[in-house]
Amino acid sequence: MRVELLGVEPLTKAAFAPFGDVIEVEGAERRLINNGSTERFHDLARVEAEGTEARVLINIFRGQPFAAPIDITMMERHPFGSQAFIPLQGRPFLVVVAQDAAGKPGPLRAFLARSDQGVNYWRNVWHHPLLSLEQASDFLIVDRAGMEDNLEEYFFPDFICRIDTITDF
Ligand SMILES: NC(=O)N[C@@H](O)C(=O)O
Ligand code: NI
Repeated sequence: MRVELLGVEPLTKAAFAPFGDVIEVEGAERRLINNGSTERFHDLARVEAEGTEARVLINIFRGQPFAAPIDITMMERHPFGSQAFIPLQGRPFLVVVAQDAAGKPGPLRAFLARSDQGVNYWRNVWHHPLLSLEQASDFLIVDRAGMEDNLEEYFFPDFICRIDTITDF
């Protein structure tokens, strides 16, 4: 089995732009509401919910922690909806994504999401299932429900991508 090393980049809107939204206060449009008592950071992510009887779903995922070295052996995507992950306990997490290459994941990219960042994968964007770090962590998930099966998985046939180190940028 071939092992390809995968480096980890800091999560920024610009770097993540081909894959979805970075949910963070930094750089957001800020509106003062509620008679000035509340700041609204406006329109942070594009939520997509397509298909029959489609609706937006909110879940909480409690992810068990991963520690380096982390072997990425598969990727998945959701053809009918976006999927957002917002950390509820202020811990960083790993995000692994890829653009599509003729129906399979292209080259992988890994990002370290800070504790004050969430991500929203757009519909049909290849990503790895939740990769919590340090300890079991809860995430608010904004997902899609509907009649169609919304999960497509791809298991690498003859290689793995290994994340050897997760540096804190
Ligand atoms: N299967 C499921 O609901 N979770 C994955 O989609 C994931 O991205 O973690
Ligand atoms: Ni997913």
